[in-house]
Amino acid sequence: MSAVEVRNLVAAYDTAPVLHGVSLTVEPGAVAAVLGPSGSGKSTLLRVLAGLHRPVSGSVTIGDRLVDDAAATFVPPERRGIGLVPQTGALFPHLTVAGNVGFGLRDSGGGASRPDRAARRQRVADLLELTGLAELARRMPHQLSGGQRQRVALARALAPDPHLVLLDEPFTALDAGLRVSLRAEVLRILRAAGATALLVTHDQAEAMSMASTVALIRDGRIEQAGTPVEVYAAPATPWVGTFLGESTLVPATSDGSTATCALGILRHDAAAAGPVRLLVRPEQVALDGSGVTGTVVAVDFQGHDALVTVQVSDIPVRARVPATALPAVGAEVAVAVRGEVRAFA
Ligand SMILES: Nc1ncnc2c1ncn2[C@@H]1O[C@H](COP(=O)(O)OP(=O)(O)OP(=O)(O)O)[C@@H](O)[C@H]1O
Repeated sequence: MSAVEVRNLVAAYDTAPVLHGVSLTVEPGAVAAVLGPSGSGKSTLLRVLAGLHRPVSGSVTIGDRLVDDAAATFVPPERRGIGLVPQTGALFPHLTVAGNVGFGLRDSGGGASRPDRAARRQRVADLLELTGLAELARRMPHQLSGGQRQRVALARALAPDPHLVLLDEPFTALDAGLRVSLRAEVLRILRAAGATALLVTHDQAEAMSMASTVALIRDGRIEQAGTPVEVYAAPATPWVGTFLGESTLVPATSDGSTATCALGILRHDAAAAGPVRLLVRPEQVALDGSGVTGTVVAVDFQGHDALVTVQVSDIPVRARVPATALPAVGAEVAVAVRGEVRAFA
């Protein structure tokens, strides 16, 4: 049994369709991510799961319970056993940290039945411990840092032991360094709590580093779902390939297992013959040996390495090179593609 099963979900605002038949499953105890650009329908999907927006058709099952079938069955948000971690925490400003964490235990809120006072206290204490907030239990939300607020929001979401935790761009309001460290911390907490979670984000690093399954959504459709390695290494469509990470799509003519293009004759993974597009990743491009000649047009220094753009014929191809071996803009370099590339017919 999946923890979450979304089937053929169609959702709209007024008459404008936003989700066009989205299907998705999340296994118990897994962290899954829905990753897509702004306006692709992520928040709408989350709102349907949470029971805040009714779909036009399709169904949502959480745990073993059908919670929405777009017809007679509709379980209201507070009875779905869902814990929500919103973008900015949205803590109750008049409650302490402990008060916020215990809030859902006062309602019939989550998956668990209403615990008694002592059990409630113990649950709050356990969660404060788990999230490293025990020392801050009596603080008010305005006395916390952004990262601390998000941890309180997570502890509050986990308190009623929900069937599913929904994380809605939970790190967006934080600075880059904190985002990275909090990602690892949130993952640790979710695992320790044995929670099933769905993360909605436009940040690919966040999705790829936290989730065991990533579903890529574009214009209200899931283009591909798979492990982070699968979707990066074997993108199902050119859009997935170019949306994830850096890449160049190079037009080529295939004879079956190799294809001829401006970068030479490249090995590829499709059986197709005829016109194809090859997805070339910067880490596959070497500038230190033989190959076709190109001109360096840009060097994007990134500290440990750099992304170098080389113009070969009319194709700007990018190479990731160590920061110790940077070519100058305007230099002529030899460009070689190593290994097999992804091909799209
Ligand atoms: N309340 C609303 N009324 C009408 N249209 C809406 C409403 N909310 C969202 N939309 C539209 O639905 C589409 C999907 O929006 P949604 O917020 O689900 O995307 P998103 O992927 O979450 O975007 P973002 O990452 O920017 O939050 C967009 O075209 C948006 O303009």
